[in-house]
Amino acid sequence: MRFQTQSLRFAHPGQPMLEFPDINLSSGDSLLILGKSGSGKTTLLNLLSGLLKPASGKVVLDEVLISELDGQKLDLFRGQHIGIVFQKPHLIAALNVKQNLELAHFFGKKQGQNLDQLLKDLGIDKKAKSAVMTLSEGEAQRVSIARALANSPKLIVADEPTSSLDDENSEKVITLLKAQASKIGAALIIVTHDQRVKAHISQFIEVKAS
Ligand SMILES: Nc1ncnc2c1ncn2[C@@H]1O[C@H](COP(=O)(O)OP(=O)(O)OP(=O)(O)O)[C@@H](O)[C@H]1O
Repeated sequence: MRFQTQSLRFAHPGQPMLEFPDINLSSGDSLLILGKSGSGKTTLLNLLSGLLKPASGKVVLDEVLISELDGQKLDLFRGQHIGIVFQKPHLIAALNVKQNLELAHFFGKKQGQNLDQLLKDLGIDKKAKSAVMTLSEGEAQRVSIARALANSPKLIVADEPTSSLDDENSEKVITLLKAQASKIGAALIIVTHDQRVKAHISQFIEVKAS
């Protein structure tokens, strides 16, 4: 697996042009994206996962130019190969824990990981049939990680995944993310301000507003 970006630039409407350092990762690599508030870290994650199109530059995952995919092709590619963990879990309240993960399989049109094993690995197997509203914040974040991993993606991107968690849960979440990324041979990219996360991953890039 090879994930690369080249000379990415992007401007939000009416905002100055943001320019991003290049990324070059292989299977099992982990990378932090650091930078001040407003520097463009979330924007970069959105470019990496194809949620935004760059003004110029390229995003390439195993020879597929993500930055040039559109519509259904892009949705399917993302569903199959990119796992996204947001700051807040964004689970579907009408579905239980396991059904939330089954939805990822459905959208990825792919068999993916065994969900019972995945829930076990993340320590939430006892909650498989629970309504998501009854989960603690740490549990909900672990479910959102399980959802991101359900299709064994090649790339996992996480935006401040530990910012609302206490030390114990933060430790759990970062350890699980690293262990799971390594188990499925994915590259892991995390945007964070969190010192507790920085202690686990040494490779980083810094985003700076020009
Ligand atoms: N939809 C938008 N429309 C216009 N400007 C935007 C939009 N989204 C972000 N911006 C601006 O783009 C810049 C980069 O925002 P971004 O959210 O990527 O920064 P960030 O580094 O993730 O910040 P934080 O650490 O505070 O989350 C900021 O100046 C922000 O105000």
